[in-house]
Amino acid sequence: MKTTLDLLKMKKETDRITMITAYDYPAAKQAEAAGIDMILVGDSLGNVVLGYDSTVQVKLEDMIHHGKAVRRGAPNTFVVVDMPFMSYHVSLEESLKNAAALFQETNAQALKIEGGSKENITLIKRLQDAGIPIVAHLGLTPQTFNVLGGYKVQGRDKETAKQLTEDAKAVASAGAIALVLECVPLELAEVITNEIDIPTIGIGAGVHCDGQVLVYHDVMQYGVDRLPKFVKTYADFNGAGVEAITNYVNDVKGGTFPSEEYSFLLKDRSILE
Ligand SMILES: Nc1nc(=O)c2c([nH]1)NC[C@@H]1CN(c3ccc(C(=O)N[C@@H](CCC(=O)O)C(=O)O)cc3)CN21
Ligand SMILES: CC(C)C(=O)C(=O)O
Ligand SMILES: [Mg+2]
Repeated sequence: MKTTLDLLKMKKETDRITMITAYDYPAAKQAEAAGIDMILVGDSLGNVVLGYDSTVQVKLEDMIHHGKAVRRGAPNTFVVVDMPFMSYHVSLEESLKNAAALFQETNAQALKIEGGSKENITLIKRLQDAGIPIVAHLGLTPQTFNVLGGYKVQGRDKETAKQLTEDAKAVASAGAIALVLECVPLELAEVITNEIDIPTIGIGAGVHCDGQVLVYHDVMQYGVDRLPKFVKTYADFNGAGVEAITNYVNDVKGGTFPSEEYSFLLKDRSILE
């Protein structure tokens, strides 16, 4: 399993960090078998697994439930779990309590929080002190899409680019172990990557980040129908799944499944007489 120190070393040596989301046991097993560096139990769980239209509906108990399944599937991979919407905004006490529950129950290596507010900086320090490593997440922060006005690229003008760079420095100084940069122009992501000592992990943030993360269901084309521009797909689970189920349905309707091969036969038929 990678450690926080390994991740820092990878940044220094430009050995790119690989991360994919997973929300359940089988996907976690696949990611570990593929030798991925890090798994993110993202709150995108809400969109891609639970069918919500945003991450805002995801609860702490959902993250715990799915985080535990991922841990069981990938016992030897660095696992990061998202703190869900409003689980770290009510008060410092409440945030610490929720972080402790999520970290202990899932046995993760780190938790992730969105945004670079003063409160988040304090929280990162407190959790780091307590022994909970934090991955920060800046740029497009989906939990605040209602405030941002949608899923838009962030840091396109001088002021927002400067703010983003300052926030990145602030979370790094506070002790964040890595920084996810989402939907940021690649030139800005490059500047930020060069200006901080912790690894940047990009999603829609270009090739100059120290690592990349994508959503499992986007990579696999699994259940999702509209993909953001930054997604490259590597499989077609939608097509494969529909084809497989169609063939199964046809076999059942046609009486060709289950054939004897898939059935249990009595050794002695006469017992039925
Ligand atoms: N399936 C999935 N993949 C994700 O990457 C993802 C989720 N769900 N849910 C939570 C957030 C939301 N994300 C999103 C969703 C949409 C865009 C999007 O449509 N972006 C536009 C860019 C618009 C602009 O130019 O400002 C695009 O065309 O890609 C981006 C990130 C990323 N996260
Ligand atoms: C898109 C990634 C970075 C994320 O936070 C998630 O999947 O929830
Ligand atoms: Mg997330």
